[in-house]
Amino acid sequence: MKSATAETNAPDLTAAGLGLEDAALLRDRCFVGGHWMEADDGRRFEIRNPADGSLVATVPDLGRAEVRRAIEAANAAWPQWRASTGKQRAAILRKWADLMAAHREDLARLLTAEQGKPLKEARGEIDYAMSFLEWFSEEAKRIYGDTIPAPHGDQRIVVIKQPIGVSAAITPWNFPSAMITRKAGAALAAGSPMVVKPAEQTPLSALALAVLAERAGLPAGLFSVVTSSSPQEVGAELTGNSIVRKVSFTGSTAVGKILMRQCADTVKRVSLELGGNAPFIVFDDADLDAAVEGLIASKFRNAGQTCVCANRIYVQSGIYADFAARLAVRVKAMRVGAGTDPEVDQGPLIDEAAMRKVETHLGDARAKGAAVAAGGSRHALGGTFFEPTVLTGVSDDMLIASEETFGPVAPLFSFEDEAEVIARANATPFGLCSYFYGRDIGRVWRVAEALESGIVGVNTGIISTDVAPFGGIKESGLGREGSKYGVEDYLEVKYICLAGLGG
Ligand SMILES: NC(=O)c1ccc[n+]([C@@H]2O[C@H](COP(=O)([O-])OP(=O)(O)OC[C@H]3O[C@@H](n4cnc5c(N)ncnc54)[C@H](O)[C@@H]3O)[C@@H](O)[C@H]2O)c1
Ligand SMILES: O=C[C@H](O)CS(=O)(=O)O
Repeated sequence: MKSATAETNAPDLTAAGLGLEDAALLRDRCFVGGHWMEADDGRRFEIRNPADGSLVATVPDLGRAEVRRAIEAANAAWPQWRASTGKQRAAILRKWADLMAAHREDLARLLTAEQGKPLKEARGEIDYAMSFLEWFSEEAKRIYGDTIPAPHGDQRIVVIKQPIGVSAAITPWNFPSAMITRKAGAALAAGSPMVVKPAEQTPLSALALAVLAERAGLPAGLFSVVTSSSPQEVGAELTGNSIVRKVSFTGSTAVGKILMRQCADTVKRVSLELGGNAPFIVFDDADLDAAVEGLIASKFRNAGQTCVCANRIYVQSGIYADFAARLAVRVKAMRVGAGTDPEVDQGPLIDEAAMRKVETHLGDARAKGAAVAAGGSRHALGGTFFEPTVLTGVSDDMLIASEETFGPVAPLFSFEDEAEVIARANATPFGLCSYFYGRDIGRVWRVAEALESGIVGVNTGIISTDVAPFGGIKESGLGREGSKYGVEDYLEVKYICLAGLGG
């Protein structure tokens, strides 16, 4: 949280104002080709704290020319990195991870200042972000090929994997650190440089990652961060420049479709981590207290602003009233406030537009018969604080059933049986994550296999980990991040036929 200096009452735009131990982590320059730079025309844009609207920092407002230089610097640095060994890449990624761990508190404070999430969640994100660098430092040493029995005696066939080349990442505001390392760790492990465009709301976490990458000894040009208030302009360069061979995007489905189209002209590889509409199903044999806690963890994490938040909660009719009552008690006890307050469970939403979307969903649901069991209004704190909310009597014709709310609202739907709830859960163009609570082992397998999503959480509300493949199906995306699968998105497969060997 920014503090105004006593004598001038101006915001304290310094690391001290944020309580940082290492002032160098608060950067107000972009990192391009290993240099910290301003925009060519000197333009800058503001970063404001969602908790109170205070000015946190200003950063350069780059355009296509600067982004083009970042791409060209990446291409110039690529040959040396491509020639490095997995072990050499591993050492630098490991060092980067260790530096993140050493600066965890500062990175968390920066993240909370620009994104708003409670510090305890921000610390968790830094750990999560660091885990991807740690994971891919290990994967860098295990990029294996194949040998294939040749069809002719004088031949030998081998398959090798080579880095795809200059890659671009466009990342969202809700996880401003982890969504970057989840991509950059995989790209660099594979031997591919990366140019990152963070969300205009939250560039400071990305710039702090660049500080630590530089300290870790990552050669200049391999990791650049370009900040801009004009994502369309920067995106046009990243998707249109033929040097860029791969674009990885995390954000809304609508923007993902735009970027996918823009990449078609130069046939770029595309990875898309897009929107969700996660069903959260509670069967009548579930541990209800565990299901309540799992729902709280999933629904209200980051004030409901995650792509894998429970968005539709289906409760079997025989336990509906009991579950709703237990949930309402827990939600009413949640504390809302600025993320720097250690007692807070839920911070602010990112902006006024997010507040309006929540209110639109609530107004539509209540007009169609839903009732408020907890919350239901803007918080008394004002600004972009919203009461954690539970709705009952929710029906499939409501906007909240078909659209991602991206806010702290838990709509409870009732259902009768397994076949019905599977059909309703799958009745969406999205397919990122699903959750359900139940203890019958036969039903657990049947439901886990029947749900149309890339990720299924069984008796848990939190599925986020570096070791497992993260990604969606249908209009929730393409490709997988993290896990042993994540590095494949940054590799090309080459088949070599050695002939004329005699024998
Ligand atoms: N699947 C995932 O892993 C995941 C993770 C986080 C967020 N999301 C989704 O993202 C959405 C919310 O995040 P958001 O509001 O930041 O999404 P967004 O799509 O508005 O923005 C994401 C990024 O894209 C950039 N962008 C926006 N329009 C662009 C354009 N025309 N060209 C190039 N870049 C452009 C933004 O500047 C930002 O960096 C939700 O739908 C959420 O589900 C998905
Ligand atoms: O919001 C999207 C993130 O990918 C969620 S998670 O932290 O990876 O689970």
